[in-house]
Amino acid sequence: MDYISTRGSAPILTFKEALLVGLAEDGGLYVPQHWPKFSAKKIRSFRGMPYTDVAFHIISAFVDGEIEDALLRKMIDEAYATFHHPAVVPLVQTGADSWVLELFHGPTLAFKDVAMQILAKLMDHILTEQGRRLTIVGATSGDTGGAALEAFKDCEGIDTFFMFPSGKVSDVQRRQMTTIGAANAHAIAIDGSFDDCQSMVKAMFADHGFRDAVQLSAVNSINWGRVMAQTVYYFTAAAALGAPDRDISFTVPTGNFGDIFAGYVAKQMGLGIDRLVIATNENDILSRTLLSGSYTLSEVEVTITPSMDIQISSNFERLLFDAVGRDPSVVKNLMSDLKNKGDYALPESAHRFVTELFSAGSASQPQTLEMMGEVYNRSGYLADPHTAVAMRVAEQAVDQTTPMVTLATAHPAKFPDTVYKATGQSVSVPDWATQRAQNPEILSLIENDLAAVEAFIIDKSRIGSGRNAD
Ligand SMILES: Cc1ncc(COP(=O)(O)O)c(C=O)c1O
Ligand SMILES: N[C@@H](CCOP(=O)(O)O)C(=O)O
Repeated sequence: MDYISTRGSAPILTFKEALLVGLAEDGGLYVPQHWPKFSAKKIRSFRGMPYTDVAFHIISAFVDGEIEDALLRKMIDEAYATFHHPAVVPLVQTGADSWVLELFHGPTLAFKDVAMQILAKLMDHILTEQGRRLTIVGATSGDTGGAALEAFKDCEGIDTFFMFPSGKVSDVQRRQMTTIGAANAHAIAIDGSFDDCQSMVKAMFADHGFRDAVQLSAVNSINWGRVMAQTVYYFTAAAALGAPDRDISFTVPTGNFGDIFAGYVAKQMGLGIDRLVIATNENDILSRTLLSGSYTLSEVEVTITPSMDIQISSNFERLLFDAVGRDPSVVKNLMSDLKNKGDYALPESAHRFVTELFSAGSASQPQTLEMMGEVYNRSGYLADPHTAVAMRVAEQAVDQTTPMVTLATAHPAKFPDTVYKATGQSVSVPDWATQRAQNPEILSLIENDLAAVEAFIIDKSRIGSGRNAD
């Protein structure tokens, strides 16, 4: 299968190439040239099937023969053996028509592990096969960084750098990035917001000298491999609840739009999804966009759900591409409006396209705390604040006819202070999760300046500095 850029002027790539580049050289995001389609019979066969088998069916539809089946199966089995639940992503019933899909049983206790564990194996394999090395640079508002530094820590040919907004992630999140103790893992605290970090990653791709000097790659959800792997759990959850014989709705706590976009992909592949509900905190740019048809940036507000404190939702560009009939010139113009004016207006037909499937709602911080308390008092369930944002929005979106699945994206132990405030309950990191209490924290504090961060990466990366590189 070929992969094309949403902005139309980057080379068309194979699966392996798209995975290694991360971001297209025209600034766009790679998507498959067409969506693979699954029959109702195939989706029905997923009922009761182990997670890894479903993952194989879905991932191999995108790999399209570029990796031998037996090897791909082995990588998938190994990736999900790191999860601490036999179902990998268990579904928990929380009401008559409501379920929570727990995506946080991986090594760093967030849904990012689901994609990052397999992505690291795929990238490591492709690089070894090609005798190449590369440097991953990423931006994190808290969870992606820990999951990536953990997943790639044993990859001989990869150095990984993650920037996070200094002082704006939880202690557990920060420690997951700073105590890895691997020579190839680098945590960088930036005096700025997540959006500043993400913009620097994109600017590094546009700086061709730097990109080539370090062999730059990305594993944020701008990398197609992330979205692909996140598509799997929409299928497993829906099949467990009766798909394809009834439709299911999902509510997703949303920031960079990667997780919910994976639901859109599942729908394009044939899964019966009724609504995809975007849940946001005070940084409600996506809710406003759905309502008004205009994507308008505002200041980022720091909240108790730091992983969603985002204004520039990268993957919305992938949806936009489909919404404008896959015309890359329209996407290019809208993205340049966003960069130059801080907003863009969705064409009317694109707005209609988006609202036909997606709804949106937001929960304020007091509402989120209230929801956490209510859920705990009702059922003894401890939800992390991001999950609680979505549970609150889901409550308003659920109807009597369609089961509603809320994605639980982080373990409550990642946000113990907020959990305590909302429920009076102490929650600690489970023994099996990545904990390195004995390791000292290693991080570099760098100013919010592209040249300064690039200089740091050149110096520390094996390729950029010329140390141990081929
Ligand atoms: C716990 C948690 N929930 C939700 C989100 C938002 O997911 P996405 O960025 O894919 O929209 C994130 C960050 O990505 C997160 O870490
Ligand atoms: N909330 C994320 C932000 C980055 O999202 P990604 O899915 O694009 O990597 C985080 O926790 O870092």
